[in-house]
Amino acid sequence: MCGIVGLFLKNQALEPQLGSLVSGMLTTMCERGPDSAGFAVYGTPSKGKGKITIQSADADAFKGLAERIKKEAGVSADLSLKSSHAVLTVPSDKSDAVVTWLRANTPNIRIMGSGEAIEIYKEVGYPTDVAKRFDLAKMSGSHAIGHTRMATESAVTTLGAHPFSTGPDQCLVHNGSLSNHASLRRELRRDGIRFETENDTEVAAAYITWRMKQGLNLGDALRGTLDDLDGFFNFVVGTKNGFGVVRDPIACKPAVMAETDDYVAFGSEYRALVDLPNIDKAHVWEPEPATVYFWER
Ligand SMILES: NC(=O)CC[C@H](N)C(=O)O
Repeated sequence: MCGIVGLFLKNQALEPQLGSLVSGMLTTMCERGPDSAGFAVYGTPSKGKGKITIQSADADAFKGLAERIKKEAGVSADLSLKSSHAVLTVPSDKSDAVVTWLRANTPNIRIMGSGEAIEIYKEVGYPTDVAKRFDLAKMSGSHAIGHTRMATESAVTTLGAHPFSTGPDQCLVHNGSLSNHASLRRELRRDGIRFETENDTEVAAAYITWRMKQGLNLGDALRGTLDDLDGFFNFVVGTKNGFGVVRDPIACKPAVMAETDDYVAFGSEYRALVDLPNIDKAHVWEPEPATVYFWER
């Protein structure tokens, strides 16, 4: 199982409703993935600013953190707290330095993702509770991807929840399981890619990041998964201004898409899409096996 939802808005007027629409979609997919849940929301980037989403199980971990970053890393950071997560806003040219500083100096803090637009929240727990805990319904933005997890390949932990973010403003969610992730992980590690978990999906996310770093666009990177990843997969991927979908050639995991002039939506099942505006007039289809779909703004 596992449930995937995704919504990419073409009409900016719908942006204030993004979180409430995606929260409704995620709720329909609870029983497909009751172990844990997560979502990535792409908001409007602020010029010259980078965002780093961090998480800690220790309620005190974020106390005084912005002051420490200023004092020890020499970077001014704003911290906005949301339950077990926080978003640090820093000058975008200092974002990598702050991530490096966090990794070296704050062992009880995990980095969920970073970029100019992305915020990423994920936790163990029932998906409706996870969505409520992080106020998904109140968030706005241009696109969002959510996931409800029933684990197959690694432990049920915060870091094992989806989405996986392995590069700036990138994220990936997955329904399925990969059979060659261990060998591909070794290959990517040799190329300097770092992994946080033993999860198969993290390897797929890192593969996309690796291909895009080599200069491929999102569509071509997704096409690469069809040659280089073995196993079952529906992947939904977000980038700063893009949204992509690919299914493996056997396509045994369910998927449905809908498109109107206002949005493109993905659901593991049609019921995830039923409350979207004007869904009765949407073009609704099942994505083809071994076919890449992607949209960019
Ligand atoms: N049920 C699934 O689709 C699981 C996805 C992935 N293999 C994981 O364990 O996270």
